[in-house]
Amino acid sequence: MTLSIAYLGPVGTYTETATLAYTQWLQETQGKDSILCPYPSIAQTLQAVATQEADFAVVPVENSTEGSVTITLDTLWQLEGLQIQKALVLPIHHCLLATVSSLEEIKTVYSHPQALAQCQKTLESRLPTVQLVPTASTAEALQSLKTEKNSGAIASSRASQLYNLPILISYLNDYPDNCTRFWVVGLETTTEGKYLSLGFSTPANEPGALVRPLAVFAQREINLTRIESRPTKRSLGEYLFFIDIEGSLTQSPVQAALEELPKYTEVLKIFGNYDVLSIQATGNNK
Ligand SMILES: O=C(O)C(=O)C[C@]1(C(=O)O)C=C[C@@H](O)C=C1
Repeated sequence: MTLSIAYLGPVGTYTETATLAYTQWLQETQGKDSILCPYPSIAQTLQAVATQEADFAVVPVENSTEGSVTITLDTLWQLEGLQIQKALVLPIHHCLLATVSSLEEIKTVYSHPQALAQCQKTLESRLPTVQLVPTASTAEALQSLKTEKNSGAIASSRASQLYNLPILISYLNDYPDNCTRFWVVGLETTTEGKYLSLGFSTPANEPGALVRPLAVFAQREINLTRIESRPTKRSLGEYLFFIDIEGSLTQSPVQAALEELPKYTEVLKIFGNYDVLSIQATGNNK
């Protein structure tokens, strides 16, 4: 059976690079074939899995420079039954693609808001007067860039090859170790792996409301690797908390912590137990 994998398209996005690495891993370790299915938004890729239109979705979660990809967290919370199967870490190396020959000719730069933010300082110093235009992905504007005068786009060197667009600046990110973590999401419950992700709301906005659920892990020496808050969208000042811990559902301290946690949470969602696959930055992966 060929697996279908939803990702943020069109071809040439960083998510596609991460997805290709995952399909290669699936082929090498499990002998499974897969096809890639591009979607216009992150929310739609996750919905495709929830409605069983696709077997898996690959979605960006967090960038080392810019932090969380909030639409991923919000959609994961809203949809039922989604489970993280694996995390992928991809080095992100942005380039400025343009058909013009000098920086002075560029008036507009297109890219995904995450990419624009990851290059903010460099853009301010090298292209201080350009208009920055957000797009749905780093590859969205590339087809029209060929005919549009005075424009550039921030995308990968792989995208430059795919769309046959010259690279005007080959290194644009503000920080050299810029990388993005992606999650592979499916419907199968995952109970093994080095990391466990979960989300919860608290029953009341009162002293200790967050400390109590966190103490459940601290008391058992379970390490927390990340915490993120998002608005519940019900009222101002009310939050959901997303946490990642180091631990597997097969370990008894983790099982005991998860048994105790509902005492201190309102809604609790376990998003899955998974390992991390680090993707090497090769010429094509950049
Ligand atoms: O637009 C793309 O190329 C994407 O794959 C999305 C995305 C993101 O949302 O974080 C992925 C990796 C980079 O951080 C920049 C953009």
